Amino acid sequence: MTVVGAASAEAASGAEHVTEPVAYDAILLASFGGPEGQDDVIPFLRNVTRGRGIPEERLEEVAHHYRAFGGISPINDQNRELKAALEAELARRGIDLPLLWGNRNWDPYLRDALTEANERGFTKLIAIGTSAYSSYSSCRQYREDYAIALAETGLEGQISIDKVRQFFDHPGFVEPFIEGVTQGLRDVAARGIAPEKTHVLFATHSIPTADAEKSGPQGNAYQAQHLAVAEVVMLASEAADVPHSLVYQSRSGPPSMPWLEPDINDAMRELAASGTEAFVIVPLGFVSDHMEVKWDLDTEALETSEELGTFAVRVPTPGVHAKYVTGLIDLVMERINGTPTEERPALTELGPWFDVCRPGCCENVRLGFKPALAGVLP
Ligand SMILES: CC1=C(CCC(=O)O)c2cc3nc(cc4[nH]c(cc5[nH]c(cc1n2)c(C)c5CCC(=O)O)c(CCC(=O)O)c4C)C(CCC(=O)O)=C3C
Ligand SMILES: [Fe+2]
Repeated sequence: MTVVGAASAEAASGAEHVTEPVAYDAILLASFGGPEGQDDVIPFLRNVTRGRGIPEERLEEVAHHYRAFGGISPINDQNRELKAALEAELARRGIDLPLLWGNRNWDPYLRDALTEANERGFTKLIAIGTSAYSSYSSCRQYREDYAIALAETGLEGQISIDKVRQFFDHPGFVEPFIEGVTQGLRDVAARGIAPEKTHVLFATHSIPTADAEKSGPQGNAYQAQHLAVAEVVMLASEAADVPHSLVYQSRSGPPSMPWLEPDINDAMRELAASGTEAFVIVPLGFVSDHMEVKWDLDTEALETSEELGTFAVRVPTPGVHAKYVTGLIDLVMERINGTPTEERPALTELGPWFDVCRPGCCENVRLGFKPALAGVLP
C-alpha cells in the first residue's frame, strides 16, 4: 500500500486508525472561502460550481443570498477569528507551531498558503479542515484540493500535507452543541411548551444520495455519523423524552438528481401539522455561522416557523467556543504524539476516525477519480 503524505498509515502493526508520530512544522487551516464584496460573488460561485452541473437558477438564487449580505460571506471573518483563537491557544500551551490559512474556493487560496509555507521553509503540514464529517464535499474534496494546490505551486515532493481525523464525534466539536441544545430546550420550556410538543431538528447540508452512499470507507458514513452524534447530544442534554430527527438543507443539484431528504422546511410543516409547537434547530453539520446557517436556517427556516405559528430557537455553531478551539489543537497534538486509539477522545462508537483515509473513501462517482492527499492509494 502506498500512503501519500508524511504519516505512515498502517504503521508496522496494521492498526487501522492511528499513524506514527510526525514532527509537523506548521498547521494549515483549510476552509471553503467566500466572497468579500459584490464583485466577488459571481467569480466565487463559478469557482465552487465548475463542472458540477448546478442549474443556472440555483446560482442566481445563491448569488441573491450573498447580495443580501453586501456580497460578503461571513465565513472569512469567522476563519480570521478562529485563526486568532487557535494561535492564542497554541501560545497558551507553549506550542511553537505556526498556523497558515488557505481556502479551497477564494482568496486567500490554499496555493497562497503553500507558497508561504515554502518561503518559510516548512515541509510537513498538518491540515485542519473546517468540516467535521465524512463525504466527498466535506472530506475528500479538501484532500483533492490539497493535491491540486501542491501541483499548482510546483511543490509536490517538497511539502507533505496530512490532515487531522474527521472530528464529528470529538468532544470539542460536540460539547458546544450539547450546551446549545440544553439552553434551547430551557428557552422552549420557559414558554410553557411541553417536551412532547417540542422537536429537536438536527440540520446538516444535503448532498447527492450517490455521494452519501460512497461516504466513508464502507459507505453511508455521512448519515451514520450525524445520527450517532445527534443521539449523544440528546442523551447529554437530558432530553430523551423530546422527539428529534435529522433533516437536510441547502440542496443545490438539478431536480432530477436525488439528494438527501427531508428538507428542514418540509419537515417543519409536517411536524407542525401533527401538533409540534416548538423547534430547537441544531446546525449539527456546520462549524460556524456561515451563509448556509445565516440564510437557510436563520432566514428561511425561521420564516417557515413564523408562518406555521410555531416557536423556534437556533442553537449556536461551535465557532470559537473555547472547547472547540482546544479540541482542534488536541487533534493536532494527538498526531504529533502518535496517541494510541484507546487514548483518543471520541463520543460515538464510530470513532475515533481514521488519520489516513481508506482506499476509495468518499469517492465521487459522478466526477470520477482524482488524486487526493492524506489517504491510502487503492
Ligand atoms: C457537505 C457540504 C458542506 C459542509 C462541509 C463543509 O463545511 O465543507 C458545505 C459547506 C459549504 N458550502 C458553501 C457554499 C456553497 N456550496 C455550494 C455547493 C455545494 N455544497 C455541497 C456540500 C457541502 N457544502 C454540495 C454537494 C454542493 C453542490 C456542488 C458540489 O457538488 O460541489 C455552493 C454553490 C451554490 C449552491 O449550489 O448552493 C456554494 C456557494 C460554504 C460557504 C458558505 C459561506 O460563504 O459562508 C460552505 C462552508
Ligand atoms: Fe456547500
